[in-house]
Amino acid sequence: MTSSRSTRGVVVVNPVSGSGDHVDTVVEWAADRGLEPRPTERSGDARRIAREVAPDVDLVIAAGGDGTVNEVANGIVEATALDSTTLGVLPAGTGNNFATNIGVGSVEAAFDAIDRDRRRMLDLGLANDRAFVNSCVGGITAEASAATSPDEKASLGVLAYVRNTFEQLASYDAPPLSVDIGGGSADDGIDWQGEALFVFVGNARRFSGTRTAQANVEDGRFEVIVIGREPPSSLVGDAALERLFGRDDDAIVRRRTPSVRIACEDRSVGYSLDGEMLETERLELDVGPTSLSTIVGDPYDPDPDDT
Ligand SMILES: Nc1ncnc2c1ncn2[C@@H]1O[C@H](COP(=O)(O)OP(=O)(O)OP(=O)(O)O)[C@@H](O)[C@H]1O
Repeated sequence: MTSSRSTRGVVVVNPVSGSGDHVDTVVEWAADRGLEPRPTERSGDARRIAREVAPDVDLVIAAGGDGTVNEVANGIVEATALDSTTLGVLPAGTGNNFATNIGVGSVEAAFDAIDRDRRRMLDLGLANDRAFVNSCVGGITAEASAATSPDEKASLGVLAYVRNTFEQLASYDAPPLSVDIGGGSADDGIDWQGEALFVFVGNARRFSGTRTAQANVEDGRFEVIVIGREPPSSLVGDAALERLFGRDDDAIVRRRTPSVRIACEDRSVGYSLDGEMLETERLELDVGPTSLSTIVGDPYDPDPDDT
């Protein structure tokens, strides 16, 4: 070892994520490896702890769900430690979307991945002044996510989000959005305007296609899908959805792009960044100039389109 820095790591443990029964296992595992466990006490702690420790450690591990991972990633960004600190993920939340997308589908898989130490430089999403790793979702899905209580999540898991999305569809007041995807005047750019039911911006997460939920998270581009208020009636059934996601339509656009600008002139719109809410009239989304070093699991495929 050349320096003590390369051997030190911190595990930020969210004790209330998921079913909350991971704490003892994670703390014991961390102690066995000389990693320092740091439990959070309230919302925002994971970000603060990561910001404080990132300049001094090689590895910060988020033990929790997508919200905890998002906080730790933001802490590393705020510490300006992207070039020296790696993110690890121990999936101990409800959805664990990001962890699944990087091939660590369980706590045991994460233990194994961290021991193997396979590091990849992953794209980091920036939304105004906040970072996200998995996705930014606007519209009805974001509001359904915000309306999902911890109790519902505990009893229903991800199904709680699905149920709340359907419950809100009829009464949803779709915001009038202007969405500039990839620079409207660029060759493949488009300036979409309309009442939007859903805006999906995937970084590690893919929203279309059934082959894989993992997007290419090393290509410097988001996958963006906007679905307007009045999707055509042909949008019934999975096959029709698949077909439509492959091309543009008045009500659906899909692009891969490093930049998106979303504006709503008359109100704030709620967006879910990795499950954490952001309310804003204007949202600027960019793939960050610096990647996030991340420990990935065995099943992680850098190019899922090439299989
Ligand atoms: N000690 C704490 N007490 C209360 N809330 C906390 C504490 N530590 C973190 N939090 C908050 O807990 C919330 C939920 O955490 P997280 O998103 O990691 O888990 P989850 O919702 O179960 O999983 P997922 O997002 O993967 O579905 C986050 O908003 C986080 O800020």
